[in-house]
Amino acid sequence: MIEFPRDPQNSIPTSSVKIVGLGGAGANMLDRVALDGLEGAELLALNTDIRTLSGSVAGEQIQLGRNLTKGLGTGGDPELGNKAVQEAEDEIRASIKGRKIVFICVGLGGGTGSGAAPIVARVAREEGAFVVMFATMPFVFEGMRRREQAETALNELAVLSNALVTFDNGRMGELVLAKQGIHEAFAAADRMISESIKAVVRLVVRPGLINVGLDDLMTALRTTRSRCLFGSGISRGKDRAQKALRNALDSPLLDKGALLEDAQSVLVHLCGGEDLTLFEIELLMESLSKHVPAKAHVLFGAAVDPTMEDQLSITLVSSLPEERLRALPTEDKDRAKEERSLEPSMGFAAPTEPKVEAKVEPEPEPEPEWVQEPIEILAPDPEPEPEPEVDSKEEEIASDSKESEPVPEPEVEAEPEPEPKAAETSEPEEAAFFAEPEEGSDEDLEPEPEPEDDDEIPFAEPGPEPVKTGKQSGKSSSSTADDDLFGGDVGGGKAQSELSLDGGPKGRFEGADPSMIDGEDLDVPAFLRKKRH
Ligand SMILES: Nc1nc2c(ncn2[C@@H]2O[C@H](COP(=O)(O)OP(=O)(O)OP(=O)(O)O)[C@@H](O)[C@H]2O)c(=O)[nH]1
Repeated sequence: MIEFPRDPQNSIPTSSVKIVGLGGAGANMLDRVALDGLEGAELLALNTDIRTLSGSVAGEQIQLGRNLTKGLGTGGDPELGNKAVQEAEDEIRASIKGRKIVFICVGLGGGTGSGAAPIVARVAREEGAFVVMFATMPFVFEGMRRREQAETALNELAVLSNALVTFDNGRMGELVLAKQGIHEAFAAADRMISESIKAVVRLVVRPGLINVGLDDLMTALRTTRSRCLFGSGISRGKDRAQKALRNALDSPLLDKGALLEDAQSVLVHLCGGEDLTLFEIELLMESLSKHVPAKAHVLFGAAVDPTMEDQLSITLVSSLPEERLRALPTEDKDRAKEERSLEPSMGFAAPTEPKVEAKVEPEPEPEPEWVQEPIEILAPDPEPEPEPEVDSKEEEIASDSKESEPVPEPEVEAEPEPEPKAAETSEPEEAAFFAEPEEGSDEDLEPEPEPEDDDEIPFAEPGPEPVKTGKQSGKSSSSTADDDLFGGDVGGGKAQSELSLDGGPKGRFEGADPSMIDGEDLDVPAFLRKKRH
C-alpha cells in the first residue's frame, strides 16, 4: 500500500475553530452541537439572559449587557442587543483572537441575536477570522415584527460574514409531525443545524484523503444572501453508497434533491471506514451527477475514518442565492403561503378555508403554518419503508386537516374521535397526550370557547421592555414556552385550564396501578409532573 503523506497545511487545527452561540437560539444550537459531539472545536456562548447563559454547555461564556440589561434578555429589542454586546466587545475580541475560522450560530428575530450578531461578526473579521454565520429565520407564526427584525439583521450579516447560511425555521418545522409541540419543531431545527455545523467543521478540520479547505467551503457557500442547501446521509451494508446518498437527498433543506438542480457549486464529502472503495465513490458520484447541473463546480473531499467501520457517510453542502430561490416554483408556493398566513390575524396563521373539523368546532382555532402544511417528508418515498402505526395515524390526522381535501361524509359528530381534536388544538404536545387514550372522555369533544386573544403573537414581545424574563428558547425559554403554549391564552390555551394536576387523565394508564418512583406517579405526563413542583 502506498502511503500518502498528509499535508498539514490543508487542514485547520481544531484549536483554530471557534463556534459561537449567540442569544437563546444560538445557545440551543450550541448545546445540540456539544451533545451530538464535536471534537476539538471551542464553544463560546454569548447572551444577555444570564439564566440561559449559565445553563449552556459551552466551555466559555460571556454575558452581554451586564450593566444594561442586568442579566435579563432584551425583550425582543435588537437596539438593546446591539448596545449590550458593545459592553462586552473587548472580552469577545480576546476570546476570538487568533482563531482562523469562527462559526456564529444565531436565531434572528429576537433582540440579542439580531442586535449583537453584526457586531460579533465584525469583531471576528477584524481579528482576521473567516466568519461563517448560521442564522435561522423565524417561523411565520412568530409575526411580522420578528420577521422584519430578522431581515434587517440578515442584510447587515450578508455584508459582514464570509459565508452566510440561513435556515428557515418554518421549513425545518416540516421535520416534525403536525401534532408535535413547538419544542419538537425547534429541536428538529437544531438537530439539522447541528448536523450542518458539524459537517462543515469536519470538512475543514479533519485531514482526509482528498481535503477540502476553507476556499472550497467559501466557493460552495459563496453567495451573499443565500439559503443553505445541506444534506447528509449515512448507511451501511449492501448498496450503502446509494442508500447514504438517498438519505442525504431526503433532507428537507434540499427538497429531495430538487434544489441542487440549480446549484452552481456543490461540496461533496465522503467518509467511510477502511473498506471504502473507489468503486463506491465512483458509483455515488455518478448517481449524484443526476441531481447536479453538468456545469456545476463539484468540490470533492473524502476521508477514511476507521471508527466508521462498515458505514459510509456523505455530506452535501451548497447554497442558492435568494433571487434564484424566489424564481423557483416551490419558493413561489412558499412565499404565497407565507403571505397568506401573515394576513390579518397574526399569531397562528388562520386557515384560509374552513376545515373538515369545523363541523365539530364551527370556528376553528388558528394553527401554526407548519401544522397546517405538514411534512413533505412523510409523503411516501419511491421505495417506501414500513412506518410505525402511530405515524400513519398521524399522517391521517395531518391529511384530515388539509384544507383542500374534501371529505365527503365526515360524520365527526356521530363518531367523534380524539384525533381530529388533537389536530385542531394549537397545543400540539397537549393534543398528542389527549389523542392517545382510546376511552377519551366526552367532555373533550365539547366545543371549546374561542380564545379572546386571537391575534396574540406567541413570540412577539410587547415592546422594547428590557425586563422581559421569558424567552422562547434556551433552558429558560422552554419553561416560558410551556407557559405560553400551555398555560397562557394563546391559541387554544384554554384546554390547559381543564387539566388538573392531581386528577389529570393518565391516558392509556387510566385505571392501572400507578407506577410510583420517589413519590412521583410516572404515568402522569412529565410536563404535568414538573408543574407540580
Ligand atoms: N432553531 C431554533 N430557533 C429558535 C430557538 N429558539 C428561538 N429560536 C428562533 O430564534 C429567534 C430569536 O429567539 P432567541 O434566540 O431566543 O432571542 P434572542 O436573540 O436571545 O433575543 P431576546 O431573547 O429577545 O433578548 C426566535 O424568534 C425563533 O425564531 C431554538 O431553540 N431553535
